[in-house]
Amino acid sequence: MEPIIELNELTKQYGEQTAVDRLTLNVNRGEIFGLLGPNGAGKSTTILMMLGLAEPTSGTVTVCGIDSTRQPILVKRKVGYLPDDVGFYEDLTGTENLLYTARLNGFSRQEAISRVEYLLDRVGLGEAAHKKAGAYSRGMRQRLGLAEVLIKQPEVVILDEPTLGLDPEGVRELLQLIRQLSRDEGMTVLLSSHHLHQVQQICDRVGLFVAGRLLAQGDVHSLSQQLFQEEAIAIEVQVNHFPDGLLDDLQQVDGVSRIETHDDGKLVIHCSQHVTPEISRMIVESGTSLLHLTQRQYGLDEIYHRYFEGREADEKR
Ligand SMILES: Nc1ncnc2c1ncn2[C@@H]1O[C@H](COP(=O)(O)OP(=O)(O)OP(=O)(O)O)[C@@H](O)[C@H]1O
Repeated sequence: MEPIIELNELTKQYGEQTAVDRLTLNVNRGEIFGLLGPNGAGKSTTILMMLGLAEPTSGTVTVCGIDSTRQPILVKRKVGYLPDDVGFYEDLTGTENLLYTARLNGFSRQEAISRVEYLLDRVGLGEAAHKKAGAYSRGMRQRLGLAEVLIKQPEVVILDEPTLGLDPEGVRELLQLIRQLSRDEGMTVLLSSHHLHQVQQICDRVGLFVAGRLLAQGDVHSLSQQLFQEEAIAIEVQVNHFPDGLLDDLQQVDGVSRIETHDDGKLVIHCSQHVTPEISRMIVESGTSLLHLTQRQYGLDEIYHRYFEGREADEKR
């Protein structure tokens, strides 16, 4: 795999405050990477450093092999950036706005016209192309923003909270569009979000970002392993009664880390690996009836809850 964004010990301090703390991260060519974290985690600051718009206090950042800090103009040619609030000329139509950008990017009038028409169609704004941008809904503005970013055929697209303010249907459509565009055009996408469910839908990999630090990165499965380690899996069991010694025996099974017991005969067995067959055999052989058994693996939901919601709740106290 070829890394296209490389961050090495990247740090940004604002006075006493460390907004980004020794961040080391690679994003590979063609992948969709989600930077996930609550407000203030340092996502925007990281993005600004990737674009060469903020200078790191220490560490390095390269995009497409170019040092963003030293050669911000070169980086901007390769990278398309959609900020969380895109500005357009409100009195100009969608087409006119994009034509303007295309001309700025050096396209001839004829090239600009055909590229703009293609892109507006691609993002589903074909019919609204001649409406003024000021009359666009939030979702339409985001689509127009995406089309604008794509004009210069960037190798990397960076989207800061692209779904902010969209309704659920708008979110779903925009995410599908991003995925489709990335797949069709072979684009690398880095998007930031504090909405776990959204990121989960389209990202190949996710980095969990809290208070300027990267807690973990990977696909959902590897994240849950990294963060839960000993307790990646929970087996819920309902038995009719607890025979003597059963709990001790279960506790001895390789991979079981902790068992919760409930008065109604329910057990929650936390384990690091799949031990369901062994657990069920042991219960049956102990002489009690196994009434119910479910196994679940922690997903990003639990990760999110444990690392973000818990933290936000703590901060509110
Ligand atoms: N220009 C600045 N001057 C001083 N502090 C800043 C500046 N920009 C960001 N910060 C601080 O750095 C921290 C990280 O902010 P950042 O905007 O990168 O977080 P974020 O994860 O993008 O959050 P959000 O989702 O709210 O945009 C915050 O505590 C913020 O207050």
